[in-house]
Amino acid sequence: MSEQATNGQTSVDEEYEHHGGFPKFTAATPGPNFGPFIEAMRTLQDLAVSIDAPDDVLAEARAQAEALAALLAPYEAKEGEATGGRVIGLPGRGSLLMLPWMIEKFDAEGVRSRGVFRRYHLGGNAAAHGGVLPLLFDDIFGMTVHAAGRPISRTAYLHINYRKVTPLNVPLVIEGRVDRVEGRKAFVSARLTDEAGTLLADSDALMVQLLPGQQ
Ligand SMILES: CCCCCCCC/C=C\CCCCCCCC(=O)SCCNC(=O)CCNC(=O)[C@H](O)C(C)(C)COP(=O)(O)OP(=O)(O)OC[C@H]1O[C@@H](n2cnc3c(N)ncnc32)[C@H](O)[C@@H]1OP(=O)(O)O
Repeated sequence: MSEQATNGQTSVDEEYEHHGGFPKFTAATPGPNFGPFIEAMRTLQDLAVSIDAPDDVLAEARAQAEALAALLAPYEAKEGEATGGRVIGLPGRGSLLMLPWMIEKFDAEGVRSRGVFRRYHLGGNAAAHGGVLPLLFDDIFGMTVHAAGRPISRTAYLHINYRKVTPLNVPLVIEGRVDRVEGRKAFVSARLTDEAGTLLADSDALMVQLLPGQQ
């Protein structure tokens, strides 16, 4: 986290400490099995939404899933301490909730990320579910204000234009930036394109810096 002063009085670290108990996020460096474990979990998610399996296979899958949950349950950690979401070098920063995309650029000028929507993200007729795109945009906006050195902010609104059907399993690119700042308000925008530059969706959002005590 940057120590850079944001308004001449308060550092970003101080903002984190005083705003609603947000944990201070630092990068995690898990062992070599964490990335492959998350990828295996993503494959399971793809299969869980796409299989048509007989019940005896489901009984075995259920037993194995319950055994896996029992293995992992003792290691549950609180927000800011769990590994997922804090591994910059992994798709989706190692969080299963996030799209499995890789950050390519992360600075005050903006954030760029690249990846695919998978079977798990299917909406209808081979296209990504319309509800998954706001997750991608909201995450890029969170990273964009973070990379711009802004204090912890929350999304006040997020507007999306769905310009073209977003395909599964095709490499796509999203780029976000801060357009302008008015006090606590950062107006941000982002574009989702394919690798040829065809616009699939664009979004603009308002990220409001939290006041002391706000959650
Ligand atoms: C080193 C490795 C570590 C790895 C990590 C690296 C990357 C880290 C990345 C990320 C870090 C995590 C960051 C998380 C971020 C996630 C973002 C989200 O998804 S947040 C969840 C969804 N959003 C909510 O739940 C908000 C719910 N709403 C609220 O809490 C409030 O409404 C809030 C705070 C947004 C504003 O409320 P008020 O009471 O503080 O302030 P008021 O006066 O209402 O608004 C302030 C200004 O904004 C305008 N405003 C507010 N809402 C507006 C709206 N919907 N439309 C237009 N203007 C609005 C108002 O008109 C006002 O403007 P005027 O100052 O008068 O000019």
